[in-house]
Amino acid sequence: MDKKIGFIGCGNMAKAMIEGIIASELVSAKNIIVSDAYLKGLEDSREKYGFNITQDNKEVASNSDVIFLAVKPNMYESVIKEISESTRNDSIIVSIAPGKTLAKIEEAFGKNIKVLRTMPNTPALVGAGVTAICPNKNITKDEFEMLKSIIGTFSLVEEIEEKLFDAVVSVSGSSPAYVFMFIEAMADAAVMQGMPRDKAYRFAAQSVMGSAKMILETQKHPGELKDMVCSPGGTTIEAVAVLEEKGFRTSVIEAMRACGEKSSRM
Ligand SMILES: NC(=O)C1=CN([C@@H]2O[C@H](COP(=O)(O)OP(=O)(O)OC[C@H]3O[C@@H](n4cnc5c(N)ncnc54)[C@H](O)[C@@H]3O)[C@@H](O)[C@H]2O)C=CC1
Ligand SMILES: O=C(O)[C@@H]1CCC=N1
Repeated sequence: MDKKIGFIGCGNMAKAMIEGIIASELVSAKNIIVSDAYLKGLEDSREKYGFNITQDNKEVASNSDVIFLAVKPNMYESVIKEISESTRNDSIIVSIAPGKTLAKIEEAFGKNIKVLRTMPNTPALVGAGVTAICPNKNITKDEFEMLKSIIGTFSLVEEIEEKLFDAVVSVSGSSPAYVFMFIEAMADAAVMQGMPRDKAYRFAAQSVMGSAKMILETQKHPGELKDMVCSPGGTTIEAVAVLEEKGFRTSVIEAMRACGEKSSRM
């Protein structure tokens, strides 16, 4: 594809997405331009990925067909103000921030603009992310397909209604953090039982990945898959009983409700 892709902000999420885009060869590094306030990090990333860099966000805006806003949510307003005039009417803004609705972004630009609201996650770094997307009314069918192909280089792409975005933040945008905590806790427990740390991470992570794959590939209910592991009078049901007693499910549900509520306030 000969589209020019721009990223404003070159942090964790931008690098995860760029990695997938470049690896897929859908867009070459020479057609990607990235800006960041922190020069050393930007130069290190150019070294690694070979894309163009600038410290001028307006340069990214005026030279890109698709512009990813990859700064923290609290920077959105000031960055949009900064680039609004330099952004062409036919360019597409891709938002990746929680809480920033299509209406808020359109209003911040103060002009008729094409916007795609998305919520990606960091597993994009290994090509295994999932990204929710929702276009505003100015994006054409062809543009929507083009955007899906770009985002598809680093993740599954799921179109959803905008009102579900806070739920998406809690179930996929933020959820890798809780999964990492779960893996870390399982590894700690294995270490406590004598297993070397590196092996413990491998066993825990592979088990989480395999279990996730079983859900996606068998499409069986998670409860049925759990029951397949729990032998009568066996070891697993002992662990399950302790998790229930300690409020494992309630903790997850309450954590995700806090996450979604925070997203709605941002
Ligand atoms: N990290 C994650 O797991 C996910 C993050 N997001 C969203 O992605 C966005 C970026 O998050 P991260 O990559 O995690 O943050 P980050 O802090 O790693 O990256 C932000 C980058 O923006 C740069 N920056 C700050 N002010 C700037 C300015 N005025 N102009 C240009 N660059 C500037 C910073 O130097 C930094 O490199 C946020 O809106 C976040 O909510 C969305 C989904 C997942
Ligand atoms: O913690 C955050 O605000 C961002 C949004 C989703 C994941 N990280």
